[in-house]
Amino acid sequence: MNHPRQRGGKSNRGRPGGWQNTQWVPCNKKVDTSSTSKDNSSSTDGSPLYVETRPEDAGRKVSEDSAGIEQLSNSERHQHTRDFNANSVPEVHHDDGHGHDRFSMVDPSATKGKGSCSNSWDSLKDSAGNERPSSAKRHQSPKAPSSLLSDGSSLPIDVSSFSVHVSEADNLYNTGNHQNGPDGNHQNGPEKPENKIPGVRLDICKVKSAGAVTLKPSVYAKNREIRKASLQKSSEILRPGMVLLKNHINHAEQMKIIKVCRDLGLGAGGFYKPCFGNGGKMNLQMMCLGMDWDPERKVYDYRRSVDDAIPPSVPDEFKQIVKRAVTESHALIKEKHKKCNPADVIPSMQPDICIINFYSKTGTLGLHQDKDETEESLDKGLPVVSISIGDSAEFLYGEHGDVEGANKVILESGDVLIFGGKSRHIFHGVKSILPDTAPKALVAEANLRPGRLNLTFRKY
Ligand SMILES: O=C(O)CCC(=O)C(=O)O
Ligand SMILES: [Fe+2]
Repeated sequence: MNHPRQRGGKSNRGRPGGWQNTQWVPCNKKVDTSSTSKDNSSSTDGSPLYVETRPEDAGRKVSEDSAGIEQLSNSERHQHTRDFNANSVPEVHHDDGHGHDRFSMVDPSATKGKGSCSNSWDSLKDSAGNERPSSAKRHQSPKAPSSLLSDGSSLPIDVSSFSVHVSEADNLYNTGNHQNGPDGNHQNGPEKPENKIPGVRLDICKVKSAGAVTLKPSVYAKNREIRKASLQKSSEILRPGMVLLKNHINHAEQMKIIKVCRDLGLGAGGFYKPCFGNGGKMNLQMMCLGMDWDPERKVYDYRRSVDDAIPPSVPDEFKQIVKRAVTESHALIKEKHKKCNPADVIPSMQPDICIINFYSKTGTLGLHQDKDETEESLDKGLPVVSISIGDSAEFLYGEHGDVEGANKVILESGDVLIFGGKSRHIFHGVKSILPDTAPKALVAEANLRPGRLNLTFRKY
């Protein structure tokens, strides 16, 4: 890979159409923030889903609809396994062994030797029986832009105290000279006008239009809802290395997270609809912090290949929330398994990357594994910490990539799911978004669009 987050670039590339019953949504391989093929120009409530931030086009509405922004037949995330049609037998495709692919099969050896705590659960099984590829095969160092990351640690955009500093220049245009070739590969060459990305980003909050009357919950109802959520705080060990913290993020924190994600999502490196190398679109909008995860190449990089934007850094406040969540998971593990060292079950982790997904009401994400972080991170079982905000999701997880055999849990607004250690390579995905399930107070106060915001923090 040419970058940090290698998602096993070989596993799917060159195999479009290789999966049966797969229909691909054509994708032009450029940042697709608009889904302009649809002629609906607003969401069901009439507000534009995207804001046009390119100065000369200010105010232009960009079309989208509930199916449109998340339209996908079978994304690459789905193609390995995973068809959420319960009547069909899901296909399971093995990685070629070199893959570091979030969507490839369980790599059982990754879970070996983790932790000293024995317990009654089964660890992930060696379903594929493959040897893990050597580090050299799996990783090449990403090239950080030297001007910005001279010491390899500082990140280009400082987001502190939840105030977001998005570059004034807001590089809505592709300023680099990367171009996508017809096969989706990147080619160097002079910038061409058609390579410029549209200055359009998904706004996860609805823009209030003048004169619009919206029904808001009373202060009393709002406070009651917030209080109820705080009283419903609980935690559960779902399997070894996998902990669910219910209602862990309070209303005020969720508001802040929405604000930060909204602001970042509208700026350079903001939300876009990703495509895979084979032309399939993912059924969500995505942006990355710290480093970019490129679904086409299945790798992490310091720049986004679609538009050369530099991902904003992970805000410190987000890191603090992650730290607190891991600490709470340790307390829970200690309480349930007194003889365990909790850090053996879920190692502590300081995140330096984050993938932010926004699912519309029809958004989904096929079963996959997160396997594109460094070998060191994966081998240590450093956890993925996932925060859910907005509408609830039917979240599937299991040892194997089959939907029928997967477990289901509902992730609600404010929940934090942690999977590391023996569960680091768990298959997981979002089966559906449950409409109108977001807390009323949150929707009213943030003007949050219908759908679900998800942040997954990792250590690269
Ligand atoms: O939305 C979620 O809950 C899961 C997201 C995820 O698995 C990913 O981005 O890799
Ligand atoms: Fe994932």
